Amino acid sequence: MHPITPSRLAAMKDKGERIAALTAYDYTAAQMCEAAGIPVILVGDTLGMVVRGEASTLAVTLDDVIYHSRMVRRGAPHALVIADLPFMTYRISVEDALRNAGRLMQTTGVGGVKLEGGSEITETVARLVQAGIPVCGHLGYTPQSTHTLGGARVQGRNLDAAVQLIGDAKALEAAGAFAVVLELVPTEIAAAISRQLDIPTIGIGAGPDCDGEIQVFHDLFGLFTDFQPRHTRRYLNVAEDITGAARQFKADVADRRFPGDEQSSALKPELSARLSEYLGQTESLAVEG
Ligand SMILES: Nc1nc(=O)c2c([nH]1)NC[C@@H]1CN(c3ccc(C(=O)N[C@@H](CCC(=O)O)C(=O)O)cc3)CN21
Ligand SMILES: CC(C)C(=O)C(=O)O
Repeated sequence: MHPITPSRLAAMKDKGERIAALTAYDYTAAQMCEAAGIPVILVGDTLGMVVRGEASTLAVTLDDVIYHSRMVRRGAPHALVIADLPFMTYRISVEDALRNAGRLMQTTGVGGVKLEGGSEITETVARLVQAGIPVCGHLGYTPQSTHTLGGARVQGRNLDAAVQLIGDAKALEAAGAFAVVLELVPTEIAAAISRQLDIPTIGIGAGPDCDGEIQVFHDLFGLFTDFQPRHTRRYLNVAEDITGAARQFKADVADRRFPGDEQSSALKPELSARLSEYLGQTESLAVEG
């Protein structure tokens, strides 16, 4: 059972099969995604925010993504696992991007990398693809540029910006990208891009007309509760459930309901009696001594 490939995603788009993608940052989360049949898993640099509690994705390093990608690949041997190239690991030079993406592919077993940006990085995208590294693009709100974009806001809200987005998407496709994430993009623009490209678009806050949809695992299942992006939907409230269960555990420990006999191992009655006798002697000696 070989893993899902980028060409498989293209075939899904051709057949009109929508692509559900989730982020995952560790082995058990990856296992759950795989068991659910999620075909695409992203080791996103959002791990800086939802796993570590940082204010942005910028502090995540290549070594961090490698560390998490290995866990995710182990938990999801069949999905197409894509890993984010972190902030500044592909912008200094094409050579630096090749070296970094090459190390990521070589040390983790992921099936591709994701880069944020449009026409300004298409040379890099083309060179990565030529080197055998499948590349997913990422347009619209690109969190690694949060400081220049002025925070998480919808992009492409005037005609120039809309035309630029469509041009960037086409340029990424021409450079050999196998898919493109559209984040915080108005529905009509995402729909036009999805129609005009042969490669699949994966939306997040980009309306219902993309070829697929990606969501952050911790948002979808109510694990991350610092803020709730408008583009997400809570399918579960896991943080609430776990907090309640932890409170119950604390009370059980306090009131001696945990651990019980099932979580413990006792001696055979005969040995137990002999031990009691021995302890009775040594403990009375200790008291007398
Ligand atoms: N947990 C998480 N989910 C994401 O989807 C995500 C991240 N983090 N970090 C990187 C970017 C940032 N993104 C965001 C962040 C916030 C909104 C958003 O809708 N914010 C609300 C305000 C939320 C609040 O402060 O309560 C808004 O209405 O603008 C959207 C996209 C998308 N990405
Ligand atoms: C929000 C998704 C698309 C992402 O880029 C990430 O998780 O880092």
